[in-house]
Amino acid sequence: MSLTTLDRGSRTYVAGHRGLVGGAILRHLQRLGFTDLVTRTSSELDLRDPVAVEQFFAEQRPATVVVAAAKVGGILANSTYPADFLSDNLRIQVNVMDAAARHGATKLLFLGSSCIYPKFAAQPIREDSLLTGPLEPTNDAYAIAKIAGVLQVQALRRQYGLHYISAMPTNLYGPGDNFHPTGSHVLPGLIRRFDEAARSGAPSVTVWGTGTPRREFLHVDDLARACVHLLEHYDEPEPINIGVGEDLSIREIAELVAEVIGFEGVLEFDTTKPDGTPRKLLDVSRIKALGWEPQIGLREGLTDTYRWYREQLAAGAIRAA
Ligand SMILES: NC(=O)C1=CN([C@@H]2O[C@H](COP(=O)(O)OP(=O)(O)OC[C@H]3O[C@@H](n4cnc5c(N)ncnc54)[C@H](OP(=O)(O)O)[C@@H]3O)[C@@H](O)[C@H]2O)C=CC1
Ligand SMILES: C[C@H]1O[C@H](OP(=O)(O)OP(=O)(O)OC[C@H]2O[C@@H](n3cnc4c(=O)[nH]c(N)nc43)[C@H](O)[C@@H]2O)[C@@H](O)[C@@H](O)C1=O
Repeated sequence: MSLTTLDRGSRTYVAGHRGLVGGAILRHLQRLGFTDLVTRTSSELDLRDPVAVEQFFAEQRPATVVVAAAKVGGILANSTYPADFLSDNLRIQVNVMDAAARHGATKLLFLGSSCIYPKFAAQPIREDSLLTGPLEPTNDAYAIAKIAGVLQVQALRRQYGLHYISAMPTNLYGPGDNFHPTGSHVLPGLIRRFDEAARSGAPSVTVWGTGTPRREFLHVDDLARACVHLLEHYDEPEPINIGVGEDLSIREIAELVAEVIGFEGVLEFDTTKPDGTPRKLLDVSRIKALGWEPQIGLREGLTDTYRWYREQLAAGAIRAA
């Protein structure tokens, strides 16, 4: 099982360090004692620009790269802007991974998403169900870009013998998330809406869709530990799933958010909004066999995320992009 421990002094580039995932990975690397961490915001370095990316890698030459920069959004953003989700993500991935390979990065982790698997994949979803059936239409453009990223990792390994890997996390949440009212994922969207309703005394909150789809949620700090664990213990071409192995319905998750926030009104379901894929519970037996386990329970993680949200709101620093 044991591979190489990452050298805490080697240069490590976290692409997307201001985002939910990149931020958590950066915090975890800092906690572990990494001393040469490199970051750039998108305004300092637009990863869609191949010339700028080439120059950055030629100058910085990171030994390890984490690709957590991407155009990301919830079900509505994905279905409204498929051209942007396809094009931006393809360009970011190709630029970063090709430049990393050209300039001596020996390790790289590419982050995909559980939406790469077929809409009706057998549950829990095993890694080998990739490309065995049609995709969910609300996020097919994003999924195709991510599938291309998985193939790029495999091709770079095959052609150049590089130790590059890809991981497919389930739906994530936690401090640092995007709380945009319509562009975000379900948990930050509901936290925002239930909080506003609880504070204004509104009698009801609207939840998108029918409430019947099922989703699995992983706290981003658990994800960050998984990512470093994989960089140190996993070196295979196949993508590897990261999740908790349990899911719940959107109605159940909405009820839990209401409880954590203290909202006592009624839930209404807006069935004009898309449900998306009916279920995407990941099979996480492979990562568990490598010695990683999630540690943060959903209620505890939501309570902690809500506390963080209120602090950010009070400081006028909530991210809703
Ligand atoms: N959130 C989730 O539920 C899940 C996320 N993932 C994957 O994790 C990864 C990160 O997602 P997440 O952290 O949620 O996303 P966020 O939107 O929170 O963060 C994405 C980051 O990418 C950076 N970025 C976007 N476009 C560019 C660009 N053109 N040039 C440079 N940087 C750019 C942004 O940088 P800046 O802030 O500087 O603008 C931003 O901080 C993605 O690959 C996603 O597919 C996988 C499964 C679930
Ligand atoms: C991570 C993943 O994220 C996306 O896929 P998704 O899992 O469908 O994500 P979602 O979090 O947006 O929705 C989950 C479910 O929840 C329901 N829902 C209820 N109320 C709200 C709500 O207020 N906001 C949102 N966004 N959804 C809501 C919603 O109708 C749906 O049934 C893709 O980007 C995909 O590409 C991807 O990788």
